[in-house]
Amino acid sequence: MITLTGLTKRYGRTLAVDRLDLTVRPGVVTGFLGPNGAGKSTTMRMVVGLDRPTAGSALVGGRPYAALRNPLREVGALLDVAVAHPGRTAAAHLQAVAASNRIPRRRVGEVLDTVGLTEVAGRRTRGFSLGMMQRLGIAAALLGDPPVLLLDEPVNGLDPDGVRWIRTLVRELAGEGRTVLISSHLMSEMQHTADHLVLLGRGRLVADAPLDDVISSASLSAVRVRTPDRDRFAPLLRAAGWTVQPGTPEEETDPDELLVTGTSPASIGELAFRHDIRLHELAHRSGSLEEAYLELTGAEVEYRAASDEPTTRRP
Ligand SMILES: Nc1ncnc2c1ncn2[C@@H]1O[C@H](COP(=O)(O)OP(=O)(O)OP(=O)(O)O)[C@@H](O)[C@H]1O
Repeated sequence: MITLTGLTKRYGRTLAVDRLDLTVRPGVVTGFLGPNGAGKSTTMRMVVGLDRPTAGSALVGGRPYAALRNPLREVGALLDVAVAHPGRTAAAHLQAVAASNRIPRRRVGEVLDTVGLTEVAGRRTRGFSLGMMQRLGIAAALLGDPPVLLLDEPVNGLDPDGVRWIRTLVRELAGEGRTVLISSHLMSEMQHTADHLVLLGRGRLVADAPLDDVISSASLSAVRVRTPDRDRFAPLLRAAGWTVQPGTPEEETDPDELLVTGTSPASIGELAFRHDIRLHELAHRSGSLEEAYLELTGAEVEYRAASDEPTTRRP
């Protein structure tokens, strides 16, 4: 369990994390989402003692990181990919981490196996791909068999197989009763991975709820309409008091498509019938996590763009 109470981090004039109250529970995968610069990495770094809170506290299993006797056995973290010395082999890197944390050597073989790196254990990490480095980082996080895991953007740069692998792994780890906090920008991926979501915006908590609740709480459902009479139909739909948009981004190429919110397929069908509009498709479309996320954090993203603050951070 991770418990954050009034957790705050200020870097000069930037309030990176703003009075965060949060409990991350065991047995479920908690997705940690938020726009660039929302404060996800800073929060994770404070949990593992890499950053000191300006105010408030971050506890792992009820204690601050600095008070943990065997930190790696209490919490494992993947925060930075390139931590292994390029001249060391994967096995040597893990052996060094194990030795300095009084973790038995046999764990090295076990975690290499878990992350699928056994065959390349004797290779220097210099030649490792990003995906292999991610796996090695996760192996290091798992070395102490910790009940709490923090993974910052673990699917970054991974191919679809790697993404699927991470998804399966974190679900297994949570299934074993561990606390798993995983940050990502890939909403669609989180929709398949997380049970619970924590959304941050400008360092503040925007949502802390089960995945299904987050999706259904935002007013997302829409009706997809395909009609060759789009230009005639769109004003009629608007005149009826409904919101009309072009199709969803991936479908924008379809010039016949409209997305209508605030009504039902039946009402749209009736309206079309009354005005001699030809319909080629009329379908209810439930919301996605991506849309819920944008709706909940939209204001935060717009604020950043309007204020022209840099959205990049330390290298
Ligand atoms: N070491 C630092 N010094 C100064 N400012 C920092 C530092 N680390 C983070 N920040 C700032 O704190 C804010 C939160 O950054 P953080 O990296 O925690 O966000 P994030 O949600 O992890 O973003 P991303 O998704 O881009 O990784 C940003 O405004 C960032 O510029």
